[in-house]
Amino acid sequence: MGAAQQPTYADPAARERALEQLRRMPPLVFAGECDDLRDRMAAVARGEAFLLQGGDCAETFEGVTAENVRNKLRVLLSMAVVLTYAASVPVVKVGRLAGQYAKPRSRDTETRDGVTLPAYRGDAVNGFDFTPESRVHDPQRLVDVYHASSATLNLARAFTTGGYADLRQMHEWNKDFVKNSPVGVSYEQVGGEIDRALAFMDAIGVEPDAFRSVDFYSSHEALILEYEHALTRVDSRTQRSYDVSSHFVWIGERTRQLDGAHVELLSHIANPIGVKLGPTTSADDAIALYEKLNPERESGRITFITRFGADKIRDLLPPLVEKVTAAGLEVAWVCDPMHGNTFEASTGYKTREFDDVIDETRGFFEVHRALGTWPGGIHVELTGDDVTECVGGGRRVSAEDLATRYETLCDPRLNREQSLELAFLVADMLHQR
Ligand SMILES: O=C[C@H](O)[C@H](O)COP(=O)(O)O
Ligand SMILES: C=C(OP(=O)(O)O)C(=O)O
Repeated sequence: MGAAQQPTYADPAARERALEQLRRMPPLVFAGECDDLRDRMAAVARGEAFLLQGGDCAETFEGVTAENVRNKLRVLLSMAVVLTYAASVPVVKVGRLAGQYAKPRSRDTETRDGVTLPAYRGDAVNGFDFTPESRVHDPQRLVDVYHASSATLNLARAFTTGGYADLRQMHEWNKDFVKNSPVGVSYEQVGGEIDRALAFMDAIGVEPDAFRSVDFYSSHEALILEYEHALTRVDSRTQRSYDVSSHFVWIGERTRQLDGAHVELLSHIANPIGVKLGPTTSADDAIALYEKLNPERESGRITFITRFGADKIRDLLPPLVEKVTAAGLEVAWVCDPMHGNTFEASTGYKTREFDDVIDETRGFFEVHRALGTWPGGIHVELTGDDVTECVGGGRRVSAEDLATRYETLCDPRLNREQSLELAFLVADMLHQR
């Protein structure tokens, strides 16, 4: 089988020029960092840590601004603090960030008012504007992805190690909205308790620098094979190949065919990798994917990200987990409560119901509790801004409200408040274990 969901370029010479530029670029991440994350994912698989993976559905070149990157980090850091503190579990923080520019689509084309054009496939491939020029697949965009990812990652590294992520700053991160929102009040309470804990540690002489920075990793769907391949390098320390476009990459539900090109490419890299598993996945499929992608059975290498939908998870997840576990395969089980719960609202917007997101997450915890396995994490499409893309949540965003601030170019994301609500609910689920 060939490669699904790939761009088609009219000019092979332009494509080759872009790939040649990419092959000469320095790595965006270092192989040793990928190894560190693999070790952390091994801890997740063993039930000793929890993964928080989140960010935009589709990053955009226009979105590479200090404010936008900071807002996304802020919400992820806030969620991580809530999870760590309320559930007393180490949280591995991974952004859908610095590379999430390509989207698989259900259809190749889009029709508006009788005009049909190629579908938008993410800024890595074409433009969102509905014009023939914008929708052309342009290989030079792959080089733009590299630069946009580099700028984003640089800023993310600066924010997470340069003082912004200092635990003592956690009140600052959300001070603009805590007073007006119920989840903000809960957040301030956690902040107060952490302040007291920090003051106590200061008093007994614990090294305060430990709270100044956090470990943060990047991830995206490895969709465009030529891009990922051009950024795959042999590590001089170990002689193993790493995809140096990101610390963690995943294979999507639409491209996880066992004999497909995505599985083949990712079977040759040493990064920790994820595979999205939708409702049609059989346990045999999952086991075969594991064997192909991790024949050496390296710890921390494979994360299965299930995205069944709230109405299916309680039926479909148990046989999968049971058989994979019985086969002796160690994986990190992660719940994506977004992609199985998308529908069109009465107002025409593609949306998700917050209660469905919570229900799928709850189902995930229930199944793992019943089987005695570890619910290893969540994978969420979210933004640090106060958008109105998913209905429900504490402020009860309605179908009519969606028009107020609907900014995603592809799938609907949780806004800042909904994301924090999710974090509190998940912390509670973890705590109950
Ligand atoms: O994010 C996931 C997919 O790219 C998205 O759900 C596809 O959406 P479509 O069905 O509108 O093409
Ligand atoms: C396309 C995505 O998900 P899935 O492959 O699970 O549909 C995604 O996470 O952006």
